[in-house]
Amino acid sequence: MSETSPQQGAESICPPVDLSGDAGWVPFDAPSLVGESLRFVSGEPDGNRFRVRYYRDSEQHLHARIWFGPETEGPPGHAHGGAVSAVMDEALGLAAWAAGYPIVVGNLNISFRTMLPLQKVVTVESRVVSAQGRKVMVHGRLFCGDAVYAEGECLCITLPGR
Ligand SMILES: CCCCCCCCCCCCCC(=O)SCCNC(=O)CCNC(=O)[C@H](O)C(C)(C)COP(=O)(O)OP(=O)(O)OC[C@H]1O[C@@H](n2cnc3c(N)ncnc32)[C@H](O)[C@@H]1OP(=O)(O)O
Repeated sequence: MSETSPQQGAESICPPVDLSGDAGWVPFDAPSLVGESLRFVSGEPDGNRFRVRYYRDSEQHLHARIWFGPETEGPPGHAHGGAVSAVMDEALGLAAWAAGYPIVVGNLNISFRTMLPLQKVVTVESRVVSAQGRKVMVHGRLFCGDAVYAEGECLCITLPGR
């Protein structure tokens, strides 16, 4: 008969990471705007999946500082494309909300430019580039220094009555 140690299978939690913003960025409280529903990406701020903090700059553009933990793995040692897409979906959709548009994402086009190593802190920057009728277009990129890991174009559709 095999014995199971209480430690077996237990995940060790990765050490804290620095998600502080750039000079002039102000922390952005997403739940106070959209509620507590964004748990898929933002729900475990000390866990081993994503760790995220949102900021706005002096021009009110939304930025996310994000750590991709070991549980986002796709290709060995690198982030899963779905993990990158989930982050872009949340960050670019939230950028539209932060700009005053109550939306859901209708279409999201991601280009994966370079494989993203795990346990790296990266930034998503975003811009609302147009708003016509119910269509709000947001562009963004996920990068660290000169390395661009992904670029996204996000068509958001405003929700009637909100
Ligand atoms: C309810 C939740 C609230 C709280 C949210 C919390 C925070 C969220 C924070 C964000 C982070 C999380 C983000 C997430 O994860 S959001 C979650 C993922 N997204 C969804 O689940 C959205 C599912 N889709 C829908 O609900 C509907 O299809 C929507 C609402 C998008 C449109 O259906 P609706 O019946 O209302 O509108 P319409 O069909 O008359 O279209 C209107 C116009 O839009 C154009 N169009 C539409 N779709 C597309 C498309 N794919 N490509 C190109 N164009 C498109 C269409 O041609 C038309 O244009 P025009 O003919 O007028 O020129």
